[in-house]
Amino acid sequence: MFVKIGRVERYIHEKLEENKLHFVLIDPDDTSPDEASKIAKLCEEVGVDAIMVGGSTGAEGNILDEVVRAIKESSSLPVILFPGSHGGISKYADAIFFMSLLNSRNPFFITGAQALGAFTVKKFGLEPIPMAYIIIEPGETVGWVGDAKPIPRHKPKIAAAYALAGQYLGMRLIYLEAGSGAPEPVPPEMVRVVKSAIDVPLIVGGGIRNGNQARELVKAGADIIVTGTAIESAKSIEEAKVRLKHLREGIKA
Ligand SMILES: CC(C)=CCC/C(C)=C/CC/C(C)=C/CC/C(C)=C/COP(=O)(O)OP(=O)(O)O
Ligand SMILES: O=P(O)(O)OC[C@@H](O)CO
Ligand SMILES: [Mg+2]
Repeated sequence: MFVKIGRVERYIHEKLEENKLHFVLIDPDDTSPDEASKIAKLCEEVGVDAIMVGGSTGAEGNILDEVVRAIKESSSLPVILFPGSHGGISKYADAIFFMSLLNSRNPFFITGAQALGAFTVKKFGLEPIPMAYIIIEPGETVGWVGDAKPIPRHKPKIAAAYALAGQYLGMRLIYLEAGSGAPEPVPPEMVRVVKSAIDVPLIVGGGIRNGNQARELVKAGADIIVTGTAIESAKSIEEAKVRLKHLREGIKA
C-alpha cells in the first residue's frame, strides 16, 4: 500500500521547497466570525501560508463551524483544524492536524480523543495530517488541559527523543509547543537539537510575538512558525497588519 498524501499536506511540502512558512492560529473562543473573516483576508494579503483553527477550551460546535465558514468565505488559504479534543472537528475545514500529545500523562490526549474523532473525520472527508504534538515548559493552558509533563527548557535531548519517536511512529509533522501566550518561545537551542534529529518538517509555536524571535527560530531549524496571540491581541486591523509583516520578514528568507 502506498501512503496517500492529501492536498493540504502536498501544498505544505511544495511551499517548503521555496521557503519557511507562517501559519496563523485563530481561536474561535476569542474571535467572532466577523473578526475571523477580517483576519483571514489580511493573512492572505500579507502572504501567510495557512490558517489553523482551534483552542484548548470552547472551540466546538456552532462557534467553531461559523468561524471556519467565515474564513473559507473570505480567503482561499487552507484551513487546518487544530483540535483540543474530538469536539474540535468542523466539516467546513480543509484538513485536520491529527495530533497526539506525546508527552501527556493522560491516554485521552495520546489516542483517546483520536479514536473518538476518527469516524467524524472520515464522514466529513477531512484530510488528516498525522502530527506529533510535544509540550515544552511552561506549556500554559494547553499544558494544563492536555495533562502534559512539559519538557524542561534546558533539556533539548528529551524533546529530540520525543520528536524522533513521533517520526518513527509515522507522524509526518512535529510540533514543539511552548503554550499560547508563553512569556518566551521554545529555546532556539532546543529547536536546533530537535531539527538535527528528525527528517520531517518542524513546527514551532507559543509565545512568538515578533519577527526577531521568528528569525532566531527559523535560523535554528523551524520550518513552520505558528502565531496566535500576536494577531489576536492587536488593537486594530492596521496593527495586526504591521505585526504580520514583521513576522513575515523574520520568517521568509
Ligand atoms: C486529533 C483529534 C481528534 C484530537 C486531538 C486532541 C489532542 C491530542 C489535543 C491536545 C491537547 C490540547 C488541549 C490541544 C489544544 C491545542 C490548541 C488548539 C492550542 C491553542 O489553544 P490555546 O490558544 O492555547 O487555547 P486557549 O486560548 O483556550 O488557552
Ligand atoms: O498564541 P501564541 O503564543 O502565538 O501561540 C500559538 C500556538 O502555538 C498555540 O498553540
Ligand atoms: Mg487562544
